[in-house]
Amino acid sequence: MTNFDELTPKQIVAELDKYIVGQHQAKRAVAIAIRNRIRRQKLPEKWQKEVLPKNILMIGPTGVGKTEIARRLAQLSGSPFLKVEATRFTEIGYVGKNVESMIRDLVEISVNMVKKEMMEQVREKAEAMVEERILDALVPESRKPQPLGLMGLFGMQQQPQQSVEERRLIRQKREEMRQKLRSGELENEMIEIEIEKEATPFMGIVGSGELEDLGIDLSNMLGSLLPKTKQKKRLTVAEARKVLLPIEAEKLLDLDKVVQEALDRAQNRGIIFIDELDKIAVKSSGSGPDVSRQGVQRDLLPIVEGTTIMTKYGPVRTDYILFIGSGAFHMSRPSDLMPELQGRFPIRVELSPLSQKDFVRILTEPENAITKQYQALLAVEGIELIFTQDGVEEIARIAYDLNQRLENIGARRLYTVVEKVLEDIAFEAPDVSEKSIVVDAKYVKEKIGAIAADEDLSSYIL
Ligand SMILES: Nc1ncnc2c1ncn2[C@@H]1O[C@H](COP(=O)(O)OP(=O)(O)OP(=O)(O)O)[C@@H](O)[C@H]1O
Repeated sequence: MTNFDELTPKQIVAELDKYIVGQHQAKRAVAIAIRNRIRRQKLPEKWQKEVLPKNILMIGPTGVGKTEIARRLAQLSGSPFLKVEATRFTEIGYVGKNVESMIRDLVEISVNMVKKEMMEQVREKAEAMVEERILDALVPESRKPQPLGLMGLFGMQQQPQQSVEERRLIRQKREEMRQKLRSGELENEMIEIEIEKEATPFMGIVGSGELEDLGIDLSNMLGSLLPKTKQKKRLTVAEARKVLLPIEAEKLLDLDKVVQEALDRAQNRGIIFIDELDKIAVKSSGSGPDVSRQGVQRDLLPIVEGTTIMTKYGPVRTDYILFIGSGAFHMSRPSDLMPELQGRFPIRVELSPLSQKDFVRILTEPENAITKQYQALLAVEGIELIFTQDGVEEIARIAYDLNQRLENIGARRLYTVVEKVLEDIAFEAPDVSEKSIVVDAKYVKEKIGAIAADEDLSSYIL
């Protein structure tokens, strides 16, 4: 992939077009916002302080691509991404999740992301270490008697004293085993391995969430003090490989470097998607839930303005994190938000409801389109799944119609409809003799026409 920082807004939109149908205005807005963030980071310090971060407010009904645009953008830019619901938070000082926890969650996501990448970089080395550990289990080299392994099978007995000759034999056996291991002959062989487990006995007793909200990480503090326990496990070679790989890879990581990179990435590239912002946008009536929603807005303000939050990995500045607020704003308006908060979400984009034509495109065009997903799944069984144009149109028509009659859940409706249309095929696939199955309008009607027509039934099934 080209370096994301060099992609122009136009190129970013073109990338997003591969996955999301329509919603051009929203794609443009996020592309500009990301580009501006990169521009702002390159400014002299004096200017960096003057240029305010420009967060986005996405306004539109449910299931039309708001989250999907943000998520794809994050993927494209290698950004840690977090989706939260504004309604889940309570004011700081009250029981519940407070707003600052979103920054800690973002950092956690960032740490996992960086860890995964770095583990991938040391994969080859880790695989070699795993091979040694499996060989240790298959052909123990030490004098410690090993009850399991394939020693017995190969007629080898362990003696209290190993002669030079015996050691040579063991080495030879080990190399023979290595070859067999590499050729995949031993994948189902049972072996016993020892796995180190960190002891964290206090978790679950103490409410770790609340402590973490204070930036205190008990499990980390205790984890390093408590002895590591070892657990023996009997597994097949194939299973052992899966279990041991992350353990060995993690041993090769420089954890300080992981944390440094993760903090940097969360601070400079992080994207936080705050859904249901409309639900906390209320002009205060001066009592009850309204006051609490206003409290959440007040807590949110410094975070989107730029502040420092303590996390268990260290302090995190929120200045460059991109916040994308989202909501339908049916019952409230963006102007119902606190004025200061309105000012922090200056880029407003409206996403349009999806038409029946959009549904046809969503079913077929994106790189990960639902029809393509099913085709790939059935190809595994050697079956070619063919959707005719009228088949796709019929699915779109039914989904669109259901949205009008029941509740409008946008493109999400397509998933349930397609799932039901293909249920029988998915079930019978392994047993059918024909190698290609055609899904046309007739087939779609046959499968779900009756359900779709029955209001009561479809509200449960589709
Ligand atoms: N315009 C679109 N193009 C392609 N797929 C779409 C589009 N809109 C929605 N989808 C698909 O529908 C699903 C739901 O969309 P998404 O999560 O973006 O909803 P949303 O607009 O964020 O709604 P909510 O506010 O309820 O979360 C996703 O799986 C997404 O892939």
